[in-house]
Amino acid sequence: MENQDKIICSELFQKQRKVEVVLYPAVLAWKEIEKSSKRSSGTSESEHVQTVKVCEIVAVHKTEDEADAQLRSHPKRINQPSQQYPHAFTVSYVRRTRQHLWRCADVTFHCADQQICEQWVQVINEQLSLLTNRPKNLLVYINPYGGKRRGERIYEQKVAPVFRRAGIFTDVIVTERANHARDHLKMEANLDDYDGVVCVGGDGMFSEILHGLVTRIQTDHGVDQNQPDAELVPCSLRIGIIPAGSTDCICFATQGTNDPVTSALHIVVGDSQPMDVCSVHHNGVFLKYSVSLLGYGFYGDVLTDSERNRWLGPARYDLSGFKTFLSHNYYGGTVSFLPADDNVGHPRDKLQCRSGCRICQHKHSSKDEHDEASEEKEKPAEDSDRGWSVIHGKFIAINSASMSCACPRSPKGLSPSAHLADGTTDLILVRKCSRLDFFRHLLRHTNNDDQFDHWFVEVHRVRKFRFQPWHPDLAPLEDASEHPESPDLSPISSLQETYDDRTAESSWNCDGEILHHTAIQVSVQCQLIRLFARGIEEQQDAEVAV
Ligand SMILES: CCCCCCCCCCCCC/C=C/[C@@H](O)[C@H](CO)NC(=O)CCCCCCCCCCCCCCC
Ligand SMILES: Nc1ncnc2c1ncn2[C@@H]1O[C@H](COP(=O)(O)OP(=O)(O)OP(=O)(O)O)[C@@H](O)[C@H]1O
Ligand SMILES: [Ca+2]
Repeated sequence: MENQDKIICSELFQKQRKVEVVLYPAVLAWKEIEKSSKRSSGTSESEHVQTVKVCEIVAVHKTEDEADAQLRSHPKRINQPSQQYPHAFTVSYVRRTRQHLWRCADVTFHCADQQICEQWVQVINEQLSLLTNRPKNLLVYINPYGGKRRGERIYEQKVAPVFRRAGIFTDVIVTERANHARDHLKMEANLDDYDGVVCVGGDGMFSEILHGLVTRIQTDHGVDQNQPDAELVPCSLRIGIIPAGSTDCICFATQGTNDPVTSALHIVVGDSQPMDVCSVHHNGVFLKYSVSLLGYGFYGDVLTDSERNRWLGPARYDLSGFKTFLSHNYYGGTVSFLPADDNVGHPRDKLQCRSGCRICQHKHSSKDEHDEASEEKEKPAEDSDRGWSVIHGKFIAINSASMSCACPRSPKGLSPSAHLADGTTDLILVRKCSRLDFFRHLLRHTNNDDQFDHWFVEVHRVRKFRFQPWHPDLAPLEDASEHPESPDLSPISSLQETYDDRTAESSWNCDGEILHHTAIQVSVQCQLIRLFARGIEEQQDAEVAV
């Protein structure tokens, strides 16, 4: 074994082939140097170098007694290379397969000398111990009733083995009721014992973890969540999501796939993805946090209806989506919003948020916002509305997407160019239109066409917004801002007969939960939390230059 300038190099055996294995400061590389007689092609060295970044090594361990075991089962194979090289170590590492899927792969190297074998294990472990962003202790919450009720099985069969291999200690809590995880985090859990919290479930379960953690941190720091302008304290613990729900849009939009093993590996390598959180208030009283969709009208009605059919599992959303589509309700109200600065782009600029996103890396200082907020308070009432835009109208849907909300139903999401951590949310207003038009709009969530390219849809990137449903007595008689040539091509007009658009109210779908108030104020808290994720990777970088 050579050890010059921290580069370690040995000739070892892998699958009966002689390989040169090199450990650079951040990369493990190996290449075949002599082909076995069966596969001889006349060359003495293969050019194919395999590489693994050290930060993507899950673990290394001595492969105990492998040679002894082989000897016992195949005594005649005594002359095979693995018998000549009886000591071995196995490196487990992240291998990218298709479509953002990660798998844990193993490579075993054999050698003649026990000391060399042990040295290899030691030096790789030394390099791994320098990776301080890796979690060692995790608190895991499993919702046994999320999605298709497979949470416990998914964790035991697919996730726990990866954590064990990486030497991560876990405390596992299988929830016994709704809000069990939230309340435990809020009041009981000793957060100092952990480097992160893992959520096994869907978006609703994630919402529990989010509320438990954020509320706990604010309480510990004496921050009053009821103050809409309070500067919230970011959470130092990262959250990992093992998808086991119905939509799992937070997992999909931050990893590009809903796969438990991929999630487990992002946790093991200690990824960190900051994320915006919207705080929702009603008349100065805190209601909820949201990280994905705040939807009034269509998505509020879909959720309300789907709650009655929970037993159907994930299919409940399709049934309720279909029913809500047929009802074709629209709702009057006033939306006011504070547009975002120009440096965060526009919802239609087609610049998608990807791993290492430049727009999200730009420091959107919460301090500036705070100072601005306190200045705002001192200004006269009419001045505090400066910069705000106001829109009155009848809407089929009002959606605020703080991230793309990509999910298997809509792989590009509700707002394909929304950013995970830019301090803004994309406010999508879908005005009253015909069923056929709304159908076209929905359909575009599933293909490459621009779902915002309709006369009845507008989209704004905003830092704050408010919604006020029309009070029956105060509702304007005509909606002046509506498109002048907007024929309602609705073929099912009888369904509308009992529907009074001047009194009707929908409800807000807040990350899959119903809000009990319709008049709300929403403010984006830039990068309030961090996930064990890295955003969607642009391309699969299988090979690393060394
Ligand atoms: C023609 C096909 C059009 C398909 C259009 C699909 C658009 C789907 C957009 C999905 C956006 C999900 C946003 C994520 C929200 C989560 O925080 C939340 C909690 O998990 N999930 C839902 O509220 C669950 C929301 C689930 C919504 C499902 C809506 C299904 C609509 C079906 C309309 C059928 C029309 C058929 C007409 C013949
Ligand atoms: N032990 C439990 N019993 C009943 N409900 C629970 C339990 N643990 C958690 N819950 C609640 O179950 C609800 C749904 O869970 P989850 O989000 O995991 O699945 P889902 O609704 O199928 O998926 P999605 O939110 O992705 O659509 C959550 O709101 C959560 O509060
Ligand atoms: Ca955002």
